[in-house]
Amino acid sequence: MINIVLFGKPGAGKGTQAEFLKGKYNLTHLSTGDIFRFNIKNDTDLGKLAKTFMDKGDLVPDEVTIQMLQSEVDNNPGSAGFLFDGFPRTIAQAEALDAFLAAKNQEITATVALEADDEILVQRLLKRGITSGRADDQDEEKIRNRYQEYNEKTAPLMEYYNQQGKFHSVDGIGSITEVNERLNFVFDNLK
Ligand SMILES: Nc1ncnc2c1ncn2[C@@H]1O[C@H](COP(=O)(O)OP(=O)(O)O)[C@@H](O)[C@H]1O
Repeated sequence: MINIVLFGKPGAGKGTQAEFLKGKYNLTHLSTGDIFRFNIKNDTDLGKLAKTFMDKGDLVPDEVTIQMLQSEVDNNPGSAGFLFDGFPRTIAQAEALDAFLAAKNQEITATVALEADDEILVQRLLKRGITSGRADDQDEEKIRNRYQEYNEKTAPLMEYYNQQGKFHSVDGIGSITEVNERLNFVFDNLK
């Protein structure tokens, strides 16, 4: 069983690459952003709460996010492994995930980051905003706030996983196929 954290800044291409990786490596793809958006669409209590944070480009509070993620994992008992996309995004989330997996005699196998420059990504997100309908992709100020959240709260996770000897990164700039080949290479060489 392998459990992978797909890591990267907003717009780095995690969702796009996850679509290829989940099939090739038989992983259950859990995207916290997608799960929140599903809840918003269905107007659930969780969706209403998450929306107040997401619309501003702020992170949803840890307590809410961790609980949601854990129930998604529990809802997939037959899974051959998970591909976590957009989670963890804080040290508290990473610690909760490690503890939660350890209680199931499992662990994170590796964290794989898609690297790209902020300026390229901001432009990508603004372009995505034209077609995606995502409120958080349409306003440059909200986008910049997401990068600030990333730099303050999420970037320290690189060191967290590095200390565990689990951090890998690939260049996220290039065609979808090129980036996919780089990721496959890392996945194929995991012990
Ligand atoms: N692990 C998380 N912790 C807190 N908030 C989250 C988490 N995952 C997603 N969110 C919320 O959902 C928003 C969209 O996330 P996501 O779909 O991963 O898009 P992106 O990577 O482009 O920002 C985030 O800006 C945040 O508000």
